[in-house]
Amino acid sequence: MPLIEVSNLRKEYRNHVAVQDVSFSVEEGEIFGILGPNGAGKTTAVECIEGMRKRDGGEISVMGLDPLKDKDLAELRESIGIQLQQSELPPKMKVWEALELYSTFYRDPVDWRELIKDWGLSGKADTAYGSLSGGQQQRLSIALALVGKPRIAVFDELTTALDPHARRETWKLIEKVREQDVTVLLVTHFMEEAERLCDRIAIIESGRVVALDTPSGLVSRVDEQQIIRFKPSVPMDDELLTSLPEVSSVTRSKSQVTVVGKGNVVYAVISVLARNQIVANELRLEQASLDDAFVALTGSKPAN
Ligand SMILES: Nc1ncnc2c1ncn2[C@@H]1O[C@H](COP(=O)(O)OP(=O)(O)OP(=O)(O)O)[C@@H](O)[C@H]1O
Repeated sequence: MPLIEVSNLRKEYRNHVAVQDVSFSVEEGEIFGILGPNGAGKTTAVECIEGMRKRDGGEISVMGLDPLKDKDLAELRESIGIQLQQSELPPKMKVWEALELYSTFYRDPVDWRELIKDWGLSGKADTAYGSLSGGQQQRLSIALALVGKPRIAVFDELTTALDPHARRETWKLIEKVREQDVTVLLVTHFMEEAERLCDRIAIIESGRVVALDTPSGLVSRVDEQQIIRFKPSVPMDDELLTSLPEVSSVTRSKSQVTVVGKGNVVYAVISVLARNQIVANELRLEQASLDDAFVALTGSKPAN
């Protein structure tokens, strides 16, 4: 039986529908990703699952509990570890004080001294939250989410504010959370993060699930597409390429042209360039990636 089951979830704010119709299930032990453009309804959906917001329609079951029922919600709060949002802690609060405070929220908390060791904060117990680096704050945030020995951890944009190095370090920590038999629900903007960490991903757009699959399953939906990148030796009119039936899109970034197409698109593009005496410098052919799947499925550009 799935650990989390969401069917036809709907949530409105005043007269704005944030989540139209979202359904997915999460199996025990998975890292399940929720990916989507800004404002797609990702945070609203997970907040309904956590019981932080009341849904307006559909069904949610988390370990058989319904977050709309007060009695179930109390039990649910013991079993879900929620990462703290940035600036939720007073900047002067020390690391050990935060962990001790969080321990009081749970019936059977883990010994926070262990968490300090496990999450590489041993030398920082007496340091104020506001004096920690971004990466250390994230480690504390994960440690706090684990104080109550949860079966499920929810991380919402955990790495958004981090530089690429700290982001990669945090990925290792998320994998370590899963190794401790905690099921992870991960909301992210980052393709690379989703591809690297998630067993399955739901792509949400405008409050609906537009695709749900493994990362490679999502890529395979678009991999009949071919991507050609090059720098034309002389100024070139895009119309030359967009008029080809094999070409589905032509985009530019500085001097580089990116052509996406199907079938014999490589031959068609090279032939038309040759006929017009244009040399394709720095020519590269690429396989479709999760980024391409995201663009094809949502029509939006992913975050970098
Ligand atoms: N408390 C609120 N009151 C009114 N509208 C809200 C509220 N919270 C979110 N919204 C709106 O609901 C929609 C979905 O927001 P949500 O934060 O769930 O999206 P998201 O996919 O998590 O976005 P992001 O990636 O930017 O965090 C957005 O249009 C947002 O402006």
